[in-house]
Amino acid sequence: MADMQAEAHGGGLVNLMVDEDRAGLLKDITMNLPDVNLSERNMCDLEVLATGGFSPLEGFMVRADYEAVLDRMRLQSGVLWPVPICLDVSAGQAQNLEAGQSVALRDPEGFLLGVMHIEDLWPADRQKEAEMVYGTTDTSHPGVDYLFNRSGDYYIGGGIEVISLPIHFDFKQMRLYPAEVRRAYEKLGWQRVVGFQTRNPIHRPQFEMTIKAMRQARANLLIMPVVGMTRPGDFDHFIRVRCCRHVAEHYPSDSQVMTLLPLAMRLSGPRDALLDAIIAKNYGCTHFIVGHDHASPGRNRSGGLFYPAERSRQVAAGHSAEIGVEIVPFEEMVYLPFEDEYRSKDQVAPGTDTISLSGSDIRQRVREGRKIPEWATFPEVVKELQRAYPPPERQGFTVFLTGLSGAGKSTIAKVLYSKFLERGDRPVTLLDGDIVRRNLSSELNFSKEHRNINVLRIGFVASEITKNRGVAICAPIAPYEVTRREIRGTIEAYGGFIEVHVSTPIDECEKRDRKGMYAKARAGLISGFTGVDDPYEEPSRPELRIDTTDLTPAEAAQEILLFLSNKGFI
Ligand SMILES: Nc1ncnc2c1ncn2[C@@H]1O[C@H](COP(=O)(O)OS(=O)(=O)O)[C@@H](OP(=O)(O)O)[C@H]1O
Ligand SMILES: Nc1ncnc2c1ncn2[C@@H]1O[C@H](COP(=O)(O)OP(=O)(O)O)[C@@H](O)[C@H]1O
Repeated sequence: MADMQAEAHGGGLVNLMVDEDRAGLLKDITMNLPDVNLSERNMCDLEVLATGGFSPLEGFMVRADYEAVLDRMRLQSGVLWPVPICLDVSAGQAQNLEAGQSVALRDPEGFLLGVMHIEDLWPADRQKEAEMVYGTTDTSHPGVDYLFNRSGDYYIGGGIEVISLPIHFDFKQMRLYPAEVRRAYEKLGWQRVVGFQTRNPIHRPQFEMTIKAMRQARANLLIMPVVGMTRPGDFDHFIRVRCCRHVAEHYPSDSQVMTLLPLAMRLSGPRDALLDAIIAKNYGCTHFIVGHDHASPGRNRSGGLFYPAERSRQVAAGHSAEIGVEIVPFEEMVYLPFEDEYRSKDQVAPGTDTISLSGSDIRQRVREGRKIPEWATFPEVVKELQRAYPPPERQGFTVFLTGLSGAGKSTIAKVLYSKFLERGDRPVTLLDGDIVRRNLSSELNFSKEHRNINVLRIGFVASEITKNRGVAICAPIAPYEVTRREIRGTIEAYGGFIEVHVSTPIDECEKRDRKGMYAKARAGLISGFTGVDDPYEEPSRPELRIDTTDLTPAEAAQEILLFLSNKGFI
């Protein structure tokens, strides 16, 4: 059973870790239990559940709690709870499970984490969940996208007993759980603690905001960098934690404690703000900072905000008495260049000059190798970010040539390959369609499914090369837009992605017919040939479009080299 300590949300602090004897017993019975392999998000949830960050939850939600949370933002017991914490499984897996049964919870490699006693199994109501939790069904919202495109069709709910927490090898000393953090406060003699949760490196405005909050609340500070899942495109947590560690040095001594929070953010704005305040309560905070656009999912399809920037603050403040955590709200922090100080936007007299750079602005500047002004962040942070994201001339990149067979992809790729070797400043790898099909993908055919697997493999190899600052030149047909978009996402997290649509029209490709494939396709000797009886979806926004009909290979390659030079890569 859950072991309770004092003062957490909805009761005592939950601890779902079992002792050694119970662990031994559970390990024995799991031999005969079906396995459920947890996703990255489930693993994050399990860790927070097990250590009491989600108190009073004692397992993944059952259906009645799920529905109550969607409808009323409460558990069926009446306790305030903003977002579903559910364990999702595929429809196939759900068929082999039933209520009343126990299952072994394992990490993706099969390592045993715990046991769940299933009380409920039900189909996810994606439409309703999206509308109630996120206020939208627009899949450009990362939380909604996860719900519709990555999460399983069914949920299983019930109590869990945890044998082992997910293993982390990084920043071990900085991973404190609620009970440990509370012990640290005791040791330091802290009565009042203001929590600050962040998915960004801490820059000057956030630092100033925490200092103001500490003064205002007469409290010490708990910094919780989120190291579970944050917004796609964020700096990875290694970089963020290194930055936060530097900034921690700037606080008065013994005035802050830092712990890494293994939370999978939902990015639901106001509902996330409530969840975060509840987590802070469970980590023993008396106060919690909710700043401008808290837990923001980014912009929607038309470039607007999903939630008004002040909504999170209002919702959190509206429930602060019930949670038992005082909300310290902040408007956007802006810099006053003449005064050389930071102020919350609502504290600035009309007509005063202000400037600001958001975390996203800074990220963009770093990636483009532009300067970051001194007032915006700390020199150690800039150094850390630039080390992780050197200017384009020291980043890796991928040139991804896509187009019909015979369009000229391989030929251009070969010219580029020689040119890069001639320069000799980065390792270069040529991933031509033919070479890949012979080596990496020899078992694949030309069905839609296999083409996608083939192209994703190329993308994976190219992303590893790009991550390690090399140049990857890829030249597959890659006929499907979604697949190309997926690859772009992976590679852009590490360096440059230059999509080149080699748009030579089919008549010209067919005229060239170097391998005699078009003739065979037209004669019906081969079927499913791209451009003849198989689709090619043209890239909608490639970096370059090159029709080789009236160009030499060297001229075509030159266009790409000029583009790369213009963007600072060479
Ligand atoms: N059905 C069918 N459709 C298209 N292409 C075919 C097919 N069968 C064989 N080939 C030859 O395979 C080369 C394309 O392979 P890719 O790996 O680039 O294709 S894909 O990206 O996986 O769609 C391509 O080579 P390139 O001409 O160099 O592009 C073709 O010659
Ligand atoms: N400007 C050009 N760039 C690339 N290839 C060209 C160009 N002009 C003519 N070609 C010819 O087009 C043919 C098909 O090129 P290839 O690189 O094999 O295409 P793909 O790899 O797209 O199937 C080759 O014979 C190549 O010499």
